[in-house]
Amino acid sequence: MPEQAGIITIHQMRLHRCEGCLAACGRQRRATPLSAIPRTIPRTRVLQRARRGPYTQTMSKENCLKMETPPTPPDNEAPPMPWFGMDIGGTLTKLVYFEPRETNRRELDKETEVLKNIRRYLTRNSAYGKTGRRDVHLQMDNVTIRGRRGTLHFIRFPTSEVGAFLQLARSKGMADLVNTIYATGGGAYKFEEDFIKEVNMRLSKMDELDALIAGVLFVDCMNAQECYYWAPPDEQAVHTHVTDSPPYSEAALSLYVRKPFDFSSPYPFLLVNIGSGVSVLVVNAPDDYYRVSGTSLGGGTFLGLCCLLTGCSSFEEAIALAASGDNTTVDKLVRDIYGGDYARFGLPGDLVASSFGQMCSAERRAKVSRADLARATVVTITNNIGSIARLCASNEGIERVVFCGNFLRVNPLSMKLLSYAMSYWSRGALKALFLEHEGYFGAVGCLLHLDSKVHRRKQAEAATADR
Ligand SMILES: Nc1ncnc2c1ncn2[C@@H]1O[C@H](COP(=O)(O)OP(=O)(O)O)[C@@H](O)[C@H]1O
Ligand SMILES: CC(C)(COP(=O)(O)O)[C@@H](O)C(=O)NCCC(=O)O
Repeated sequence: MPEQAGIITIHQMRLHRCEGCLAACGRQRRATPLSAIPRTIPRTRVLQRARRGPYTQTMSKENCLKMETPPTPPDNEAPPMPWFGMDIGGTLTKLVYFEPRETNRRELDKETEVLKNIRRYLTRNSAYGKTGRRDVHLQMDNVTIRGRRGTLHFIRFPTSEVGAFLQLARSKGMADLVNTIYATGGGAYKFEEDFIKEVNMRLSKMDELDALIAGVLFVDCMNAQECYYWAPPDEQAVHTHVTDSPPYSEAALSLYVRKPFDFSSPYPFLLVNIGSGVSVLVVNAPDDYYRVSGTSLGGGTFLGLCCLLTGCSSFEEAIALAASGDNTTVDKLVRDIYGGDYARFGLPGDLVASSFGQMCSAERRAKVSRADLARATVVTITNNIGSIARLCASNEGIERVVFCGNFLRVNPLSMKLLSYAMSYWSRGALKALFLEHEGYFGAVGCLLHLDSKVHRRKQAEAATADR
């Protein structure tokens, strides 16, 4: 996969002038060498993890010890149900709802028809109106928050529909029960007044990157199968580019298999959140991280360009088109320029030299299919994110690169391309990791706010102020 330094945005980084020139530049010039990561987890450990129920707690893990989620007895000062965490992002709003497993006597006495109706409405449907969806396959049972056991439900709708959500909240009587929602994402600021005006709900705001990290660590700790990677059939062949078919072809990528990854000793890791735009974070500990880079070429760019180029009207349609396309009719490959490999600098002929480079020819434009354009768009955006992530990781001396965000939803093509890119360009030193709950971590992090010291401190402050 080619480096595309021309369109990357790197902050606070020492850039190597000749990134990608693996053969010519020699050791001193290359990105910081990384020690080999332990690529094989002991088999027994993998099996132990796999045998556990999908969402059983693994409280002994390092992450969990550092988080505030011990299985404490139910606490009477907890906020009244229902409990939500909300992430109002640039494209999608994510709502995580905690459904308690048991309702205590105090709550039973107080439980209103409204509360029961809300629970039934949220948990018995998987579609809400035209655009709201519950990701039933992501549901997490047996989760403990603030001493309460229950189920997490994962719901999303387009942020453009926040108005419709507020109307629904009003019609379901939610506004009478909930006066504060824990919210993150840019929309928590942008729509704050609408929440007050429309449904008289206050938004208790949490920073989106704080929430993201808290959510990742919590969900990984609760779900033994959360973290995984895509393994090529022959890892050695990937590092040396000795494959039978071009790395971007469906034939080559279809051989990748999903495998669990033990993320119990995660630090340090690079977290690459691919939402509308992209944020890259270096995470050293649960409360020690910084944003090292970002790019405006993210999931929103992919969808926007795809709609423009192919006339498609949804993310799902764009991804389905891309799955059946061939980017080599759109992109200019190294062999289109060299007639073969550019061996001196280690660039195989079938790597993309110039994304969309063939589209300056009217003749080629006339022949290209919508599917090819969609695939070239995915490959372009993914390669660029892969390049930025790799540069950040090597600059920071980090081996594990965790990708999340809804751009990866139903998008194995990008995950496999990122896996290939990380591995190939680092000669196997970098590992691309993925998380099952892709875009929901910010909302989960917000929900955990209920559980945090910050929340208790805020409550205490509010009580003092009232006196
Ligand atoms: N159903 C969908 N509708 C729109 N975009 C989607 C959908 N599913 C996945 N996506 C992708 O996810 C991106 C948004 O990711 P997300 O992590 O939710 O970010 P944000 O918080 O910025 O909304 C979109 O730009 C698009 O690429
Ligand atoms: C501004 C954002 C943090 C908003 O998050 P998002 O809704 O995209 O998940 C993100 O879009 C971003 O980091 N954009 C890239 C900005 C840049 O570094 O160029």
